[in-house]
Amino acid sequence: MTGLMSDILESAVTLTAIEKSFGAVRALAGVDLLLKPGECLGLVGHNGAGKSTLMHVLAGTLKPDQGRLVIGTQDVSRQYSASNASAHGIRCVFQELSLCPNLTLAENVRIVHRALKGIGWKAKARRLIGEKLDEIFPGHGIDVDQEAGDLNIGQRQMAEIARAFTVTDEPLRVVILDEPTSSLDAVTARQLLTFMRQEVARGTSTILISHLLGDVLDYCDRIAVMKDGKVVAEKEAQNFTRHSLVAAMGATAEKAGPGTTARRRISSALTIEATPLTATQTGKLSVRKGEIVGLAGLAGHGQTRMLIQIFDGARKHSAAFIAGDRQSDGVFNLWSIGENVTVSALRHLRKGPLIRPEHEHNMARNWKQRIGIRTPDMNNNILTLSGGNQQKALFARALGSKADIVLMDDPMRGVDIGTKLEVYEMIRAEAEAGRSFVWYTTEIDELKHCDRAYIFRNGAIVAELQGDELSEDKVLHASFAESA
Ligand SMILES: Nc1ncnc2c1ncn2[C@@H]1O[C@H](COP(=O)(O)OP(=O)(O)OP(=O)(O)O)[C@@H](O)[C@H]1O
Repeated sequence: MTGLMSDILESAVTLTAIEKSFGAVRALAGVDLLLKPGECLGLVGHNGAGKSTLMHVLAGTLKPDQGRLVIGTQDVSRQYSASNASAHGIRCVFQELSLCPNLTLAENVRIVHRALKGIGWKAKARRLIGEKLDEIFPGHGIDVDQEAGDLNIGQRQMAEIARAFTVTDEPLRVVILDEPTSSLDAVTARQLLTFMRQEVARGTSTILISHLLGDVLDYCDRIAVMKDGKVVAEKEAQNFTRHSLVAAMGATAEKAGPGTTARRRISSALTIEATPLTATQTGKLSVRKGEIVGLAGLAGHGQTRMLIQIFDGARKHSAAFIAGDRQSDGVFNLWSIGENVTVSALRHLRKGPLIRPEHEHNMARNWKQRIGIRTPDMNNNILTLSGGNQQKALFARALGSKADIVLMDDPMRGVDIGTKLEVYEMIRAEAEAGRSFVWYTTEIDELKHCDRAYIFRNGAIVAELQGDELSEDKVLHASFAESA
């Protein structure tokens, strides 16, 4: 028996020599990847490395230009589609969430389970999603009769994950989780990862794509690293370290080292003072000129509302907003990458009443280089970018504006480790130059880049922690405290 044959017999899925190009962009340049039954495979790589494209091929939503796809022992390369994938038990939760906003969660479940029909389908669908949410995310507080569009991004992510694990008549063989924890707080993320291990122990294979390398190292059995459309390293998770993973991804080790936590001198001038409008017993938020202030606590406890309140109350053009929920609040889908970057700076790019196109192009080109947006042409539509690269464009838009206050709503969703570290440095430099930042993050680790942080619970500010107190323990402790 050949090596390839024995691999196929032992695997849940085998992808061989997969190629895919989008015009001039070679997204997949001959990828070989094997997934075993009952294993969790970590898939990591820089923004634009090709991870999501490869997963779309496996999910049947993209047809590769070349290559072979075998599920179990069946070669499905010739005829494969999203419904074939589903019949083979392949499910996916992509970064750009796909629930229909005007349908309830139960109705969204019906879309993927055609077996739910006849009288009583709705009650079955409600039960199916409700029980799965309870199993994965105990205490989730999501009403399955709510329309998906009324949920916040973290709740939508939870619902979409739960839906991927529901079973009716089709088997459950492989679940692809593309950045599944990007909008979840630390507690909810841990619930998911723990459930994922239980599911793997029951024989389901999972693929976990994440830029949180600690999670990949701790929760995956094997890790494959992609770089520029290829798998460049693949081995048991225990044989990688954080350092060797980062090196395989192509980021330099120094770049990926811990961020600087040195304290800075901050002016005493107040830029913002605000009290959450919806809470009665609450602390007050203040931000000084040049200060980086974090908002933390469990997801959905009023942090985004606070940012919007500050934005609404700010003087025109004095505040810029970076949305984490880029699909709903961030990117202009019909516009080019360049237009998405320059839109907030247009009034500074004009001469008289007219915008000077060469200034606009220069600004877009500068930011492409500065923040490393991976595209052959900034005139391409924004949706041609990978998820992390779209997020970089939103950073460029806010940092390229002249706003004194930058409000960031969990802005690092899907951004790779090398870029994150560069952006942290940019934020720090801008703060030193006098800009103020208010930064909601679901990644507790990220708070170390803040001078102070406010902890939110039930819409109120329940604690304020100084830079040297911003440890996971203290933040979680304060997140569960009842009042200040
Ligand atoms: N529909 C498309 N049209 C044009 N180019 C595309 C399209 N989809 C993906 N690409 C390009 O293919 C490359 C790989 O993108 P992909 O989304 O697979 O990367 P990724 O590794 O998932 O990145 P991220 O970590 O940012 O999610 C990128 O250069 C991206 O711009």
